[in-house]
Amino acid sequence: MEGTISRYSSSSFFPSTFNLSRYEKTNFQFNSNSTLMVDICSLRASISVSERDKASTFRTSKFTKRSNSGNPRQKEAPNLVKNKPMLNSEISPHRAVSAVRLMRIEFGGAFADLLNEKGKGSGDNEMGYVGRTLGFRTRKLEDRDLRLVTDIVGGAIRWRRYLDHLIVSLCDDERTFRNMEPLLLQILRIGFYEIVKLEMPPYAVVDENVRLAKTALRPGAGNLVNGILRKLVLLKENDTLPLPKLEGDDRSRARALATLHSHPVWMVRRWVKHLGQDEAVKLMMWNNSAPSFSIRANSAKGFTRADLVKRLEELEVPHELSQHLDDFVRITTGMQIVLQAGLLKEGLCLVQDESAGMVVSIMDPQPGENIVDCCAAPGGKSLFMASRLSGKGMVSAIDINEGRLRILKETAELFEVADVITAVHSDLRIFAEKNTVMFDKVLLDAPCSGLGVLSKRADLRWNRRSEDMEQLKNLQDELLDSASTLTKLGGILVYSTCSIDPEENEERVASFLQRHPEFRIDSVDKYVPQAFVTKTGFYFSDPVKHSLDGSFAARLIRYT
Ligand SMILES: C[S@@+](CC[C@H](N)C(=O)[O-])C[C@H]1O[C@@H](n2cnc3c(N)ncnc32)[C@H](O)[C@@H]1O
Repeated sequence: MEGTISRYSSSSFFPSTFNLSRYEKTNFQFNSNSTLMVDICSLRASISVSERDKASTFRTSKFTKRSNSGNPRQKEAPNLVKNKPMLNSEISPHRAVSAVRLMRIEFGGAFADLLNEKGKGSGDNEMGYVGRTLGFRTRKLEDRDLRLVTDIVGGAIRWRRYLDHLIVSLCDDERTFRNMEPLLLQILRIGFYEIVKLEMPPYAVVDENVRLAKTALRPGAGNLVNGILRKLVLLKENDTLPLPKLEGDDRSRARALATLHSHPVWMVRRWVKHLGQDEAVKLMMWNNSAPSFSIRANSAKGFTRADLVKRLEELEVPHELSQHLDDFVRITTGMQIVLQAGLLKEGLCLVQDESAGMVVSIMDPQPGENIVDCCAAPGGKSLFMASRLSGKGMVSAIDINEGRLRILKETAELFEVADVITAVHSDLRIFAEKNTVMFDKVLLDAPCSGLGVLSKRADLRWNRRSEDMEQLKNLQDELLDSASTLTKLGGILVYSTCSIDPEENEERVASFLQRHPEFRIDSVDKYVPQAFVTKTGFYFSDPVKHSLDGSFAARLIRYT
């Protein structure tokens, strides 16, 4: 089955699953305490060329222009040996790499999750970026450096608003901040984060970041970093950091909360309205905390949770059995070890949040059923559903994004469920218009804001705008209408998101039921623990309450 391709400039897509075999193949890695690399695989291709090009031009186009009064090459030339930047053993590698990654994320559009790479040939790739951006290489990253990079990059992104508030407060005037070279700002963010949030020895942090700014930019940049960081150290020691007070009208309070907890003001206002201030603060604290991960044992390959537990014990990775799902295990540290052991590469298990696993429980796939996953890529839920079919039945996995769908197909092979998955490249709306087959069960895991997965997607909060919500709601309505036409009489339609926003969740379902009286709600209480069932019979995982990603699902039955 092949669908028609139609370009739709929609949407984000933040599934709570990803296939690490792909990451390993492409040399992406992540650490136990990293930010989540949800869905990074499919994005690899899209950044690899354009973002690399941009990264390589940072140095010339962005900040060296100022530092070399016209000719950036003049600064690079002395450091180049046969076109290879010279090794600088005095700069700490984790700071140099963190600064470059932060530049790539902010200007290259690369995701923080994607950037936790060691690169081909033990770090050459990463050093390529460093060399092109800073004009020198550092020694190769060791595992400890890599962990620090992950902490610093994730933290500097999460805490950006908070850090920038402090930086601007300590600059002589706002213009200094506004006109700051991008690399200089990243170096300051790193220094501020290390001192304020990681509580590293402050004078070492000052010295190291000053050296980085002097070497990568110019002596004056080093002096500026020195002056500002030293002011910060004093204020921190005296416990007098210039932070905003929670006072004034709603707008001022929202702005203060947004700075103190480092989120966009529009999100704070939205959450204070929906949840109240205390819950909104708890949510932001959750979003700023280090995420934990769940791993699903791939029973389709005969690998059980008991087998997974045995391997984790051998690897000495601390873990807990999921309280909610038979195939799942939770780990807070040690993901790097799991990766290095090759469990994901071999298709024995995959990283999948339990909140996503429970959406599959609500689908309740049974052998012999004809199921369609309307927005399927990169395939976490399709793969899990397929593994429940015992080789009988079919999951038709539709997605508009060809690259993501390719990953789904490859993973289905690796996970030995390809015989019960058919990948369909299509816009769901076009597929539904042409389709003549009715399905027993239909899953619409809709493109959404991803507001439930901000703890794992460090950069997402800064990339979302309040205007996106309107567009997403319209798309969700259209996709729901299309999905409904695929559902046979007596069949099941499950609508799910990884959002915690009622406008993308309950309100979309209410609006759908008004347009489609042929459907009614079928409570999820038979499929998931009571703690996740809302008064209306929907599924909701609350990040703060359940310590999982936020997600929502409604199970609807077609009865006429
Ligand atoms: C939340 S993600 C799906 C995650 C997936 N269910 C999983 O568990 O891995 C949403 C997906 O919707 C796809 N999508 C967006 N608009 C679409 C459309 N009009 N038709 C089909 N797929 C679409 C995106 O490409 C993205 O892969």
